[in-house]
Amino acid sequence: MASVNGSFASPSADAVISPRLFEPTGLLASVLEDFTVWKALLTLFIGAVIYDQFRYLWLKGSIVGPAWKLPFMGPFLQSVNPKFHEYKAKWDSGELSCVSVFHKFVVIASSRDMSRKIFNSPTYVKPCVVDVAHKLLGADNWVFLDGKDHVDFRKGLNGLFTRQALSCYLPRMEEVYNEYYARFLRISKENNCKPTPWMPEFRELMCAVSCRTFVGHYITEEAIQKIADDYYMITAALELVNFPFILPYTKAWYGKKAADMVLAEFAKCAAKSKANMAAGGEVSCIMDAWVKAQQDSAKYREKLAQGVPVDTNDKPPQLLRDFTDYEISQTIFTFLFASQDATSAASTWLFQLMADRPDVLDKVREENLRIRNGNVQAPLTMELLDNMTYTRAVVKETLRYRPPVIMVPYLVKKDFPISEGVTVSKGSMIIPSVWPACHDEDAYPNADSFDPDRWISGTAEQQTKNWLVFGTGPHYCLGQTYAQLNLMAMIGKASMEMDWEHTPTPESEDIKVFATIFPQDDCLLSFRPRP
Ligand code: HEM
Repeated sequence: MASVNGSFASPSADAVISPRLFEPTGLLASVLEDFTVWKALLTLFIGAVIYDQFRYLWLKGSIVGPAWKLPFMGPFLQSVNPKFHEYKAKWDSGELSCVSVFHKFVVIASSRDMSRKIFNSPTYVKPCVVDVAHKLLGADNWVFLDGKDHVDFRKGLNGLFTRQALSCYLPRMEEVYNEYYARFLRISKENNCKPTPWMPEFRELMCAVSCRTFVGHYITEEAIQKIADDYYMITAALELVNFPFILPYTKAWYGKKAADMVLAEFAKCAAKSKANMAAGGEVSCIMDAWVKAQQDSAKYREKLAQGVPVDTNDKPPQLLRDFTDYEISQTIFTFLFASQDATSAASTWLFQLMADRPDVLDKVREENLRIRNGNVQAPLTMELLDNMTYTRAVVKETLRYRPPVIMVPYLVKKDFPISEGVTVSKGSMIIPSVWPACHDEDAYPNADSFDPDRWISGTAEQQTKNWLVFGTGPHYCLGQTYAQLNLMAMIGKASMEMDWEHTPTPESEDIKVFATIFPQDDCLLSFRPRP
């Protein structure tokens, strides 16, 4: 009896005996026997690591890059705090090199020709800025348009940067220089001319110049100050890789708050500009010029609709639709966004270089006094700027020697056969570089020396293929003429009104990457009025 079930219970009700529908045997049986949740997770993890490595190697193909990637994150920590020498090492490693950060496969082009090819291949690539930019600028912002939509929108903005338009903005720019140079002198005097880091001051100055040029006097001094103070948070939010959503109290969160504040301020300006232009006011800033172009287009369309005969000369060069205050604000914000870091970098290097090269500063000063017939107070005009041959060479050489934007991220939207044997896969990030083209010994002999004369008596002006400071192709910088005129006006005026001294440190020539590039020590300066 002992061998039979003596409990009168059904065998399947006995907890010890369970029915086995599938009974594995052999190796599978031994694997499954001690399979636990932890083991399952570990297996999944190892599978994911292997997939991540293989995916990286497959995307990498023959492109120069590390033989393997740190699982998942890759060199994420390096991308949070990028170092210039690390970029340089990448450029030196090959004309195409790669890294993979989390899910993003990134290809960096170093040579001039590869970089140009990317800039000029809109069928395969589009600018991708950084992920968080969509959240800061609004996903429907014009800068994210592609192809024909982008070209059409941009055509409507070209008129804001013509010579004639730019001359209307000069008085606003000059006002800001007057105000800030007085402030520079005051700060230095209060400090007993002790050298202090001036990079933050240049950032504020550029922010104020931009705000006054873009939205004139529709914005208050206090609002400009707040934008200048908070803009740091927008730049700090522009990391290469962010979380897919904005977590409270992170850099992206602070950046978004600052961006919303700027958008709200500019929207208020748009409403005021519309009222002023409708009442026949003078164009005095970029926003006015755009609002007026919209209102002129509306009038023209109205006449056509009413059957009123119109002269072909009355047709606006570009027929625009009406934009809402918010849309206008969004567009003007893209100008601030595009200009702030680049012009801050350029102005910091320009002041540092001028102080380090008194021979160059003397020539700038001499030219500026001469073209104004010795009148330091002569107002800034287009004619004056046209005559600043040497000052212009100094600005161009500064931009070549220290190009503010060293790389421009693009997104591959369709498998991109970039060279024989290399096709960069759709979804990858591809980055044309500006720095190497600007430091190419063939184009600019002694490329690592600062030599403005190369733009006057040398061949620099003919190296148009290497001049990638403002990009090239359909997305080339919309503000490039304005940016250069602004820098010329800035340094010309400073040279006549102030003396400044740079205190070099071992880090003055080292490059810090903060969206654009700055001297590592933030440029220690002190200012004195000129006798
Ligand atoms: C020294 C100052 C500046 C530098 C070095 C600079 C450089 C650049 C570069 C490299 C690009 C990307 C071009 C490309 O992808 O081909 C760009 C785009 C752009 N820049 Fe600038 N920029 C400067 C100042 C400005 C200013 C002052 C403005 C506005 C007033 C501006 C407005 C823009 C805009 C709107 C774009 C995007 C154009 C598009 O996608 O169609 N930039 N800039």
